[in-house]
Amino acid sequence: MVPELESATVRILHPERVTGIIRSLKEQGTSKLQVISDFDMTLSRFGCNGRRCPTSHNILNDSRVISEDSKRKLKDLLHYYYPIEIDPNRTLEEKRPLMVEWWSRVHELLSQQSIRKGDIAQIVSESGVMLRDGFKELFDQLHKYNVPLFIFSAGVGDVLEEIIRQANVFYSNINVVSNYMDFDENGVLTRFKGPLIHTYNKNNSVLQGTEYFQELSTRTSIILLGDSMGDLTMADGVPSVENILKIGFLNDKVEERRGKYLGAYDIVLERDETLDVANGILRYILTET
Ligand SMILES: Nc1ccn([C@@H]2O[C@H](COP(=O)(O)O)[C@@H](O)[C@H]2O)c(=O)n1
Ligand SMILES: [Mg+2]
Repeated sequence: MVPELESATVRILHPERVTGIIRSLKEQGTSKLQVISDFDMTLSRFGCNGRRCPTSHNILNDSRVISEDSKRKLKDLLHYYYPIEIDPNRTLEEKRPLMVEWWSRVHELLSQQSIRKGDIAQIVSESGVMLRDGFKELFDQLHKYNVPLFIFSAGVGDVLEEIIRQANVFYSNINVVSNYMDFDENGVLTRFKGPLIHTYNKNNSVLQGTEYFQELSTRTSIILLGDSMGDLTMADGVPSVENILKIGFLNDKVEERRGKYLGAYDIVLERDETLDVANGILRYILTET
């Protein structure tokens, strides 16, 4: 049905269940389908030529517009909070206030750096960020068949939009909910707009009042793509979900986190820098047979 599911990077706990969901997604048809995806480390790559690829936050933090002192502070925050974010032995309840603390401190520091709206395109083009292999096919297929792609990210919206724009795939079927910058009348960053989105509140609580709710509520077949346990709730705002296929990228601390990911995601992709599996499933669902 989907040859890409035979790849060595793919792990599935309940193969029959997965086959059943994919069949149902095809039966329900294109008009019922939407893709809900995380951005950083899901649509973007985790590894870039043997190093970590930057997240949308890292792109700003490491850029020439940030002072050396602030760069050091931002790195210290990353080294303190990132291990907490991915720790499989801490509960989400424990992690949430710490994530709010991390995001708030970073946004505060960034807001003191006089970042200009007009600098973002160059900051992105100099960053070395890469979308996953196969991104063009994914974005093109969804656009061609009018399937909405909802990107729900705890990263920086202005930066991730620019990444997609520079990759020439920012099509009209894409909606983004993320942390957006607020610029003053001279185009200088003053603060981040609310509500603050972090890894573990990607759910209804931050979607209330967005156009997304209205627009996509009739799309009851969902393919969800994420790389964090926090991404599993991204579809909670869709009423009466009929079929949902959850695909999780397990990028880091693979052995430690495998058990939790296999229990939560229908398909787990281990150290897989491609969108081949998602593309294979979409090809099967979208093409007439
Ligand atoms: N200061 C920060 C805060 C978070 N991150 C990473 O960003 C990712 C969140 O964005 P999603 O598109 O994945 O929702 C997540 O991987 C955090 O580790 C960061 O790099 N710097
Ligand atoms: Mg992510």
